Amino acid sequence: AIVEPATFASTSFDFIVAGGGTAGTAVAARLSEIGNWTVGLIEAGEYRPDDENILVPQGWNTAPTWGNPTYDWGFNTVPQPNLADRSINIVRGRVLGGSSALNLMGIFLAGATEYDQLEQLGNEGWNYNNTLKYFKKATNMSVAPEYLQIGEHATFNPQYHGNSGPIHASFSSWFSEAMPPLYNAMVNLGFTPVQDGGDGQDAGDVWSPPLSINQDTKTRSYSAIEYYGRNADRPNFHVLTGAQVTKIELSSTPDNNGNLRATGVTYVSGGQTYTASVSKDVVVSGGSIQSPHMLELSGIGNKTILESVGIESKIDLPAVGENYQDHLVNYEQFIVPHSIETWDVMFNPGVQNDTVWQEYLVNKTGPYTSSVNVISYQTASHVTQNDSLLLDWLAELDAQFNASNPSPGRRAMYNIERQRLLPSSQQASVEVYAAPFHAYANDFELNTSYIQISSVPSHPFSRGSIHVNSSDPLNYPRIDLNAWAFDIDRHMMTASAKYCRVIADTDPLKPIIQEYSFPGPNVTTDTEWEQFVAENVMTPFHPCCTNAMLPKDAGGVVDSHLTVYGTANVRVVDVSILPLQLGTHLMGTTYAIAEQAADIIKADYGAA
Ligand SMILES: Cc1cc2nc3c(=O)[nH]c(=O)nc-3n(C[C@H](O)[C@H](O)[C@H](O)COP(=O)(O)OP(=O)(O)OC[C@H]3O[C@@H](n4cnc5c(N)ncnc54)[C@H](O)[C@@H]3O)c2cc1C
Repeated sequence: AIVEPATFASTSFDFIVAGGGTAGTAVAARLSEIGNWTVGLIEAGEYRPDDENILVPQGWNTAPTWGNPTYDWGFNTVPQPNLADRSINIVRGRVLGGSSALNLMGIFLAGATEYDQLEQLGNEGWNYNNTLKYFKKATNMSVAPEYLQIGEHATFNPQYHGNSGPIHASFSSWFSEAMPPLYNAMVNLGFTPVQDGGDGQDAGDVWSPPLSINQDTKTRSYSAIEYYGRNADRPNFHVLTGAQVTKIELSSTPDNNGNLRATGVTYVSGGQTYTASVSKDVVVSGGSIQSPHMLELSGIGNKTILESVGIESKIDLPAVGENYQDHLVNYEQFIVPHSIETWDVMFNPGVQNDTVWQEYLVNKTGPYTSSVNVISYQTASHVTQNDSLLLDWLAELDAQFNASNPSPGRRAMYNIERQRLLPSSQQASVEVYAAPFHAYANDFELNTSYIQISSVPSHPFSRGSIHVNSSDPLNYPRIDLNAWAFDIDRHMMTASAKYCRVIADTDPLKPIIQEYSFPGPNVTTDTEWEQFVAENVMTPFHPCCTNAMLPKDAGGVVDSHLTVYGTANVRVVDVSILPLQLGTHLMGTTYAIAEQAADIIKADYGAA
């Protein structure tokens, strides 16, 4: 049940999970399956199970939640010199359920090799077979109505999806007529339409992805309602909302193994500070921005950085908050004939929006049931169409990388990422996805239909950092993406941006493109494209890797049981534990991590 802050503080917990997001709510719910374990979950935001702004898929008409402090932390990076000095906005869920409450709902895994590479980096048990097993445990995939299953649209192979997990998955119940021409243009460019893009294959396919949507209600299925809501009556599962964790309390002396023990968690609620005690583990699940921040506020991190802001260092672990990676996405916007209905109707106030909203309320059909429609992955060689240029870029990359004096751990990750770029590689280096609506609010005109084609270089080489900015725990950390520190990331972005224009110029899409809206037709040369991407790329909100799971001497923060080095019982469970960015959207993997973590913890305490 949801409890008051003082009641929570007076409870003796076996486990406290700090951060009730996508992973945190899931792992807490699984731990509470053990009836004699008392489990506490602390979330800064509120529980909003009936909130339409969260529940209604509504394309990407995400304005009600994004940028709204009721739902979104609203982080920004420090100005990025290579991105025209812009601060890049980072949307992050601040409600029970975290980012799963306001994301775009695509739910799938990356190619199988990406998960096997986690194991190759020294993380026993973290491979594709287990990730697929736990993804299936988390999900419950249902068949789309037959009228939606046109060709490979809205089809799947049950082998790769769960059928009884808590998170419902299915498909958009509405496709814009603008999407099939786009899909078929990509097929004409050499993409293979596949029954199920989540089949573990890597590059070369195009498909309509599953969404975390409940096909019966046409509403969002997400961590809070499925993992907490359904289990709210468990007497041993205590949830505190509206409370921000400010510190993990650590023993002052090490145990026999030289590790410090977490004894409790301090949090602030309603301006008051409380501490709750824990006998087994503290599980940190604040997401990739705030999990390293919580560790640093507790004295776990780079001693020099902590002391520079007046935080007492307890465990000198310089890898905390390093290795920060995120995708960058380039959006291109095109005008199509207004006779084609697109999500833009939802942005037209008055009759058009009222009509489609009524359609949703009464029939549960139309654009309000919809989210991302077309996703595809391609090799670097396909997107650049120029292998000798690719080899030049690789030579430049090697020189820059070697000059950066990399550690052996960093080099091991580099070698994995580098081989994806080779002309002979069959692995994905670029994602292209598309949606039927405008991409740039400033350029949007009423009563106009748009499509956007977006590209994402899937494995950035640059590494940023997220560190504590002050000893005040309520201050936001300093977030530096360090975008395009390696030129290859700029090259790949520019090449993939140019490739989106190639798609727009290919039949059968070409005849319905009425205008290159943004960028306009004046952007054609490499220099113009470089300037366009520097001035316009954003992130699709996939921050990761800031508490990497790796051997300690390879730059790890947690071991393969997700225990923070130097502690006996502090674990991290969220996407910050990935060492390498994945070529996918991260929600499916996040649920798999939470499910796998719960089984690891249960086994470690003999409760499996
Ligand atoms: C706008 C958006 C769109 C996206 N679209 C997709 C998509 O379509 N498909 C996909 O696969 N992925 C998508 N993603 C990515 C995916 O949602 C995230 O990678 C994933 O949900 C991250 O889960 P997490 O558990 O690591 O963090 P989160 O879900 O962000 O959870 C962290 C939680 O911790 C809480 N918290 C943090 N600090 C504290 C503290 N000190 N005290 C108490 N609570 C705290 C936060 O409020 C939050 O609830 C999107 C993300 C965003 C933001």
